[in-house]
Amino acid sequence: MADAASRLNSLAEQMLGAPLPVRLRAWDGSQAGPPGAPTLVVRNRRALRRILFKPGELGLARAWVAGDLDIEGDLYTALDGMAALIWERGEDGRTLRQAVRDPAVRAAARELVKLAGPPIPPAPPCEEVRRRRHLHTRGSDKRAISHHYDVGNDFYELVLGPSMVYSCAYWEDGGTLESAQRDKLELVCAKLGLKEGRRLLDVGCGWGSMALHAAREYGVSVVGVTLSQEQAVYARKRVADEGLTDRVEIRVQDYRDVTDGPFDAISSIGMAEHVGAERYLEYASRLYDLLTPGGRLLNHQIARRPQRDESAYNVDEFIDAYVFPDGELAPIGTTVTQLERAGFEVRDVQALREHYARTLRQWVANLEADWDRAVRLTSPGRARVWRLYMAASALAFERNRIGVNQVLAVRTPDSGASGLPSRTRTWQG
Ligand SMILES: C[S@@+](CC[C@H](N)C(=O)[O-])C[C@H]1O[C@@H](n2cnc3c(N)ncnc32)[C@H](O)[C@@H]1O
Repeated sequence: MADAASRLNSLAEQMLGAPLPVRLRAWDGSQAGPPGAPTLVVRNRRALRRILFKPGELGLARAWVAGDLDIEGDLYTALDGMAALIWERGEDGRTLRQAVRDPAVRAAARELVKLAGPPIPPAPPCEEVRRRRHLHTRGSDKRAISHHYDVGNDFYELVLGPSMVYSCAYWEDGGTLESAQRDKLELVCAKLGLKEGRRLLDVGCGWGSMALHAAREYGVSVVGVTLSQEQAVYARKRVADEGLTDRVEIRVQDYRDVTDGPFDAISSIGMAEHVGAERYLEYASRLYDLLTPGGRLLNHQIARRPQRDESAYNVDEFIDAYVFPDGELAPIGTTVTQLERAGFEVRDVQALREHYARTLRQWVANLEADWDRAVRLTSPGRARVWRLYMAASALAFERNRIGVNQVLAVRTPDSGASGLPSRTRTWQG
């Protein structure tokens, strides 16, 4: 009789309607599949049950997080090959969900599960968030943010490096992650036309990098708001260390509770993904109201592609359960429309998709280079979640499934004088 890996390989081929692009290693050490390809390791019966009976994204993610399923070799090649097979129809025209309902497939799957031995103890709990719908109240947003950001500043230092910027960098030719993050902050400051003595609000200030850069390099006064206590403590220390306490104030505050406008400029970098479709107009309107006439907003945000049938859009189950419990992506056209509806004049949209892919690959490399410490600083499950989500996101940017854009918008006064230069080479008004 064929060994476990060969049986699993032919069953997977039957389910997917195409050969597996990865090698397989089963719980008993047997191997099958293309030599030299990355190896999908199926460690036990629990992983097998998830693959065979509930092959959706969440089932696979649970097996991955618990360590029952692993990938050895190049993670990107493996994910890229498998994603295409899992989400697209096989050569026989069936989806994976249709294939697993096939009685012949189910019978073969049951045989294989018996072969994998008796049940093993349940996997350790792995910090999965369940909720019914995106509420985006102040309380639910704070809990969601805490789930993602309050996992230890040391862990984020290891992944993000000394810049502590958690958004897409701007890569000129060559350059390091550090210099690319600095160039991104510089690009934002230039677009906002910052000048000494002006007032900047940085919503979603993270660990304070933008606030520090703007205050240090442009002499502006900055208010930075975040929902994460750990981020605020860290950012305040950086501000004090640089002697900038007279110019930078970091608050643990929801952007909806900022009332001490007006500001000359607002930056929102990697924050609007947390706002949610239902609240987006409210978000845009609040920022509009906080700006002085002629004030500028730079909104830097991940976008998804629009669907032919928007009602069929599903949030990404894995990201939703493990990574960003309340994140919601919108197409760029929707964002621009909502900003316009709030009263803004949208002046410029810059797509930075490839820049985010490169940034994410660098974060994954940082994580992999110091893996054991990353596991110690968080937990094996969380380190595995971060590695998978960042690698899968890099691929999604590379394959143009998602994008990221900087939108420059102005609260143009009734006179129509936007204050922007007619040529945008310098961005200064
Ligand atoms: C991906 S991080 C980006 C941090 C920073 N802008 C950067 O580029 O490094 C998102 C930030 O948005 C903040 N955030 C999310 N929802 C918020 C809200 N409702 N009010 C204030 N900050 C919020 C989070 O606390 C976090 O600091």
